[in-house]
Amino acid sequence: MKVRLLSIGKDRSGLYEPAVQEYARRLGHYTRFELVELTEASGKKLKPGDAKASEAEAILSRRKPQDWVVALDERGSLLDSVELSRYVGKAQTGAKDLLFVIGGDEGLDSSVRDAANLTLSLSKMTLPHRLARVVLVEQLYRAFTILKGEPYHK
Ligand SMILES: C[S@@+](CC[C@H](N)C(=O)[O-])C[C@H]1O[C@@H](n2cnc3c(N)ncnc32)[C@H](O)[C@@H]1O
Repeated sequence: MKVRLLSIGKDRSGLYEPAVQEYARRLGHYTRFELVELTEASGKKLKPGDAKASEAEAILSRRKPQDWVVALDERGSLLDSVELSRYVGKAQTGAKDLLFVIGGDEGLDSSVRDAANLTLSLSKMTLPHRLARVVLVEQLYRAFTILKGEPYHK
């Protein structure tokens, strides 16, 4: 099974990236995990709607037939950690790959949400997308430890 995290924009802050890299390293013990950063179209002087549409095109072109697409959005479904681990486990037993998608400053285009198998909220609050990456990779790491019955999740 492969898990990919596709996100819009690079993290040059130095604040969140070390944590993302640490959880990515830990996730590597359980699954093939890949982080993919796509260039923000909003930096290309497009109108917000056009930028989101252009980002959506880049995102959806990366989708593979065996992927379950999970769009991260504050308006999505709220799962607890055990529920997320069950979703990951279902993908694993169904020989599916998981493609998680985090939007940029303007959020995700509705076409990405429409194409998603699941729209997942990490909270009802709006998070900076770089912080959303950290929360998601930690929860994915937690999900795999739950599936393995390891003591990390309490
Ligand atoms: C700064 S937010 C964009 C907010 C934008 N106003 C919107 O309506 O989506 C950037 C990205 O971070 C992710 N994100 C932020 N808060 C989130 C949350 N509470 N749950 C899930 N994803 C979130 C989403 O993928 C979002 O597209």
